[in-house]
Amino acid sequence: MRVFFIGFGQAGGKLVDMFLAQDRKLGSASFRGIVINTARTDLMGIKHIPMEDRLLIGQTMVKGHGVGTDNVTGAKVAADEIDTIISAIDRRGTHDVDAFVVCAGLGGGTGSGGSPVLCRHLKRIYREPVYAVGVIPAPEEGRLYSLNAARSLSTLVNEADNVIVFDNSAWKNDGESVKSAYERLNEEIVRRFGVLFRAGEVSKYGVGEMVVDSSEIINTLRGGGISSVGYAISEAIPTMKGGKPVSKKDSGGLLSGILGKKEKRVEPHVDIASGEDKSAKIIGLVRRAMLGRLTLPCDYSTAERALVLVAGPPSELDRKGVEKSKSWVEENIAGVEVRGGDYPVDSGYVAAVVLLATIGDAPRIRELMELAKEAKEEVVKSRERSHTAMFDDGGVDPLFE
Ligand SMILES: Nc1nc2c(ncn2[C@@H]2O[C@H](COP(=O)(O)OP(=O)(O)OP(=O)(O)O)[C@@H](O)[C@H]2O)c(=O)[nH]1
Repeated sequence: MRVFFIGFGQAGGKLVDMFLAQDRKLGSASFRGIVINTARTDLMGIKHIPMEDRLLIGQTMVKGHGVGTDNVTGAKVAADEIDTIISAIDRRGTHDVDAFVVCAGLGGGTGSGGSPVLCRHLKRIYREPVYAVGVIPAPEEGRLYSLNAARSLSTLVNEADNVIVFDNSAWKNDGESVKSAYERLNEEIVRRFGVLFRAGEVSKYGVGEMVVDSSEIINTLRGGGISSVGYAISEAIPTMKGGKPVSKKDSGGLLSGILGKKEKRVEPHVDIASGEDKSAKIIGLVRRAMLGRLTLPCDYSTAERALVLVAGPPSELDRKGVEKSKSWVEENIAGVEVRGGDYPVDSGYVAAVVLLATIGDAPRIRELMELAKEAKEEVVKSRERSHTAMFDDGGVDPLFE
């Protein structure tokens, strides 16, 4: 799938920077994109995107200093400068893209306010679907972040064709601060969505036996609402030659570096790669992807649609395994539409991605809405507690009215 990424705000910008760096590393041209911010320093921190694709907006209003976690201002700036934003996107080339993906941290100001505005305009102008990848804040980041994210997310679900959510709190380790985990969290995001959005693109091995093309991803996401992604990885069985394993070259690409040092979750090796073994391994991987940690923890049984994607060296891909996995996913979600296929890549690993689309229930989203409601009530109360009340009880006249 050819994707046009727009990174809005600091988190969104960093993510798109990583998506494009991954694409370049793979020598692929599936991804292109621009980044937008109201803060000049955040744009300077971007590493892989050329200066002409970094857009500073809101200079008259905030003078390049950011909107300071105020997403109403973020939305206003985006609306005021929407023509400049669309021109920057057009300049980068949109004629051959399959979808737009707007990435943003929903708890801040610029991306939180700007991304729903941008999605609305992209949908009006282009025929291609517009998706959002929205990062929701951990409760410990404070109620203002939750309030921002709740407002942004409830607007985004009406403006984007689908919002794929990543929950910072589900992914940071105990005792770790969200900030110190950013880099690791971003790698997790880019890895999952990199495999998913790349499905169907021609690799060195051609296309898969059961190719997932962009229309299958688009149809899976067609129901709108929010979605979540699961992922699992396993080492590929080494090819045997003269009774000895031939070390498999990992291209340093899509699936490499996936096993974090601390969480090696490699399945035991099976020496003989029979059809049954391959099939069982794929089913096991898909189950782990769906039952393991999702980008947004949710009740998978409430998903309306799903897409199963198995990526790995061609010797590991197995039609029967993918078919059986699809049936298993279908038995476990609310809807009956489960699409799937394989994606051959040059790697020593096999990965399964499960996209759970249009989810009916996610406790974290309910918690976010609850926190936001409390924060809103607090704002109203503090407005009522006027800070000038102590001067109001008469006696002293102001200098002038
Ligand atoms: N996963 C992840 N989350 C991030 C990252 N940077 C910021 N966030 C989260 O995104 C939210 C804040 O959004 P930012 O993108 O920093 O804010 P912004 O859109 O630039 O808006 P302002 O700074 O208010 O102008 C918070 O919930 C942060 O925890 C990152 O690199 N990775």
